[in-house]
Amino acid sequence: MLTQVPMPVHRPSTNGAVTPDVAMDIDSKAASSMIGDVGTGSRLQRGDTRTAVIIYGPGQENIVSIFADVLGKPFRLADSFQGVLTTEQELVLGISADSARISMNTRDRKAVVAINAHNVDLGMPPDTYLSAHCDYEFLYTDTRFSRRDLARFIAFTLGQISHHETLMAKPRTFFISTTFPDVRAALPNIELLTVGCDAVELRVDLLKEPLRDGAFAQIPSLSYVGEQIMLLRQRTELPIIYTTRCTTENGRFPMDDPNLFYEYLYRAIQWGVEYIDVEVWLPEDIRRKLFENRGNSHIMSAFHDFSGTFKWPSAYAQSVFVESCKYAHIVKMIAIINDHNDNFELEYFRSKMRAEYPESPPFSGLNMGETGQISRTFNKVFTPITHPLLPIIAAPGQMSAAEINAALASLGQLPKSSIYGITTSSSRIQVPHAPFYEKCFNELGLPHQFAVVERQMKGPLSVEAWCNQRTFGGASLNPAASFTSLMHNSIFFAKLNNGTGPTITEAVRMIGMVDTIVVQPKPASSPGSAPSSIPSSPHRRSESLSSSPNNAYRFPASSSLLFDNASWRGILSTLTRDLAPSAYFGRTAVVLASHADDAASAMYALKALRVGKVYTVGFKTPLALARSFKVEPFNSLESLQRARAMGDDAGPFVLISALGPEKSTLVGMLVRLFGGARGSSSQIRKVFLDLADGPRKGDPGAIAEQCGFAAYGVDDTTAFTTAETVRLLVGQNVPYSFCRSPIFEVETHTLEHLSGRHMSMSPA
Ligand SMILES: O=C1C[C@@](O)(C(=O)O)C[C@@H](O)[C@@H]1O
Repeated sequence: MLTQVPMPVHRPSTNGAVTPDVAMDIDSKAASSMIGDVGTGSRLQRGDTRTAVIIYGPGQENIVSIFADVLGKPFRLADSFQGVLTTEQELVLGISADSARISMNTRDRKAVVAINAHNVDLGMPPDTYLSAHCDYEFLYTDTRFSRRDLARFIAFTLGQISHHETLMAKPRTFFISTTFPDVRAALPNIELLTVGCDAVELRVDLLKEPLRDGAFAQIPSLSYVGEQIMLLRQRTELPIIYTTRCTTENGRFPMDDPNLFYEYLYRAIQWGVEYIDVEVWLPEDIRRKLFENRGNSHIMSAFHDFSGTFKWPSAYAQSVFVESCKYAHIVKMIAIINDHNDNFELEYFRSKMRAEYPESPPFSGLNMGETGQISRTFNKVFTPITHPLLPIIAAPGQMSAAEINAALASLGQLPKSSIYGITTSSSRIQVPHAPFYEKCFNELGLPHQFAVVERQMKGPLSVEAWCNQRTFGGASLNPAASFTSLMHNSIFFAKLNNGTGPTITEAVRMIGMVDTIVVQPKPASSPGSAPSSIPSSPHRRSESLSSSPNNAYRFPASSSLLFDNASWRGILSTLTRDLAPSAYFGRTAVVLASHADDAASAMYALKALRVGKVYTVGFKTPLALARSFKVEPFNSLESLQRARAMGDDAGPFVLISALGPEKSTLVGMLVRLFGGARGSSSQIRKVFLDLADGPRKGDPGAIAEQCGFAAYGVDDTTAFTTAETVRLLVGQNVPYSFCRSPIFEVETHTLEHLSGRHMSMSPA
C-alpha cells in the first residue's frame, strides 16, 4: 500500500544527458528579475547559457543560420563536438549529422546543448542514434510556420520562458483534449477549438497512423507522433500536454511494457513539449527518471479510476494523492462516481489535501460521467474540456468551455457584467472592437455585455463614471489614460480599497499609463470592508448596459479595481514572436516618440527583455524607466554617427517607433541609417517595430525589410494586446490568430460603422 511520503523537492531540471548541477543554468539574478509575461503569459529568464550546437541534415546548413537568427547571434559551422567550449557561447555552432554521429558522445555537457534539427520533408524518422543521444530535437518543415515554432521551441528548451507559474496563478485554467486520429483535421479550426483554453492536450494514444496496407498501427510510431506534435505546435501558441493514456484508463496505450511509456514520454521532453502526462501506476523508477530528466517540461501526474467503487474519503484516495505528489508539478485524479454526493466528497478531499499538504502541487480533481459534471465546474486547475467540433469526447461527462461557463453563470459564480471599450472622440476608428468581444463572449458562453463608449475628462461620461456602476466588469481604454489624469479629482478612485485607491501593477507604476481596468474582489484583509453601497449579488447584476442612473447601482464595496497596462505585453509578445528573448539581452535599442507617454510601454517591454542601452529620439525618458538601462538621447548628428559606427554588440539591434504616421518619412530615414550601419554584420538580423496607426506617406516597415530588418507593425501588437486584454478582463485565453483574423479587422469596422456601435450612451 502507498504510504506517506515527503513532498517532492524541486531540483534544477535536466534532460537525460545533462548533469543535474549544470543542466538548466538558470541565472539567479535573472530568475529574480523575471518581470515579463510573454505571449500566453510566460515568464522571461536568462535560461541555459551553454553553447547551442545544431546538428543539421544533408544540405540543411540553412537551419543553423535560422537558429542563430532566432537567438540573435552569429553562427559558425564546426567539424566536431570535440573542443567546443563555453567560450563559444556567443556563437551558434552547426555540426553536420554525419560528424555529430561520430563525436556526439565526446561533447562537454557543461559547455554544450546539442539540438538535433531534422527537416521532416526529407523523410522520417530522423537518425535514431542522434534522436536518442541529443539533448533536444527540433522537427521542422519548410513552411512559414516553422520560424515561430522554432522561436518558441528554443526559448522553452533553453529555459528562457515558462508558462507554468503564470498559468498556475490564474484563477481557472482549461485545456482542450483533442481526440483527432490525425491533428491535421484540427488545424483548420484550431482558433475556434482553442478559444478559452490555456493548453492543448494531444492524446497520443488516440492518434491513428495509417499503414501501407490500409490498416492502422497498433500504436502510432514516434515518427508519426513527432510530426503530429510539430504540426500542432506550428499552429498554436498554447502549451501542449502530451498524453499516452493507458488501456485501463480509457486510453489505447498498451500497458505490458512500461518502458514504452518512458520512450514516448522522454522523447516528448526532447521535443520541448510543455506538459508531460505521467500515469501514477507506472513503476516508480520510470516516474522518477522522467521527473529528473524533464528539462523544462512540467510533469502532470495522472490517475483515473473507472471501477465505480472509488471513494474520495478513503485512505486509498489519499495515498494515491501522496504518491502522485512525489514526481509532479500538477496532480490529476479523476474517478467515475455513482452518487451526486461524491462531488461534495471530492470538494472535501480537495480542501483536506490543501490543508494537510500545503506544499503539494496544484490539484486537478474531477468526477466523470453525467453525475460528476458539476465537479468540472468546481475544479480550477487545468479542467479538461471538449468542443463541439471534436470527433469524440475524451472522457464521459466532459463539457465545453461554454458549457462550464454557462453552468457557472447559472450557479451565480459568473455574474453578468458590463465591460467597456472606453475611447475618445478622436480615436473612433481604433480598437476596441465590440463585435470581436461579443464573438469571444459567445464562444465562451460568458454572460457579459460589451459596449464601446466615449470618455470625457469630467462629469457623467468620465472614466470613473463608467467604472462606478454595480454591474461594471472592467474596461479597456484606448487610447490609454495616464494614471495621474485618472486619479486627478476622482473621489471614486481615491476611495477604493478604503481610501488607498485602486491597485496598480508594476507596469502602470513604471509606464504611468493605464489601458485596462480590471474588477477584483477586495482583498480580505482590507480594513473596514463594510459596503458603502448595495453589495454585488448575482441576481442583481443582470441589468442591461442601458440601465438608468441610480445610486443603488453603484460599484459594489466588496470589489476593487486593478489598473493595468496590456500594451507593453503586446509589444513584448511581438518582439519575441520570432526571436528568443535572449536575443535582446544586453543589446542596444533606439526608441522614437514625440512624447514620453507614447514611448513608455515600449521602454518597459525593453526593460523586461533586459536590453542594455536605449538611444532615445524626441522625448525625455521618465526617471523610473531611465534607471532600467543606460539611456542616451540622440541630440546631435555626432551622437547618431557614433551609434551607427558601433559593432554588432553595441550598435542598435532593435528600433521601435512610436511616432505618428505623419512622421513616417523621418522614421524611414532612421531605419535606413541603422540598416546600413557600418559595424554590423550581415549575419545578425535587426528588428524594427512601427507602432504608428493610420494612413501614412511611405512605409517604414517596407524600408526596414529592404534594409534587412525583421519588421513588425501595429497590427501585430494590437492583436497581442487584445489577447492580453481579454485575458485580464475575463480571465480567458484567446489565440493571437483569433484576434488577428479578418473577422476582427473587417467585420468589426463595418459593423461598428453600420450599427453606430460607438454609443453615446451614459453610464447607469
Ligand atoms: O486526464 C484527462 C482527463 C480526462 O480523462 C477527462 O476526464 O476529461 C480526459 C483526458 O483526455 C485527459 O487526459
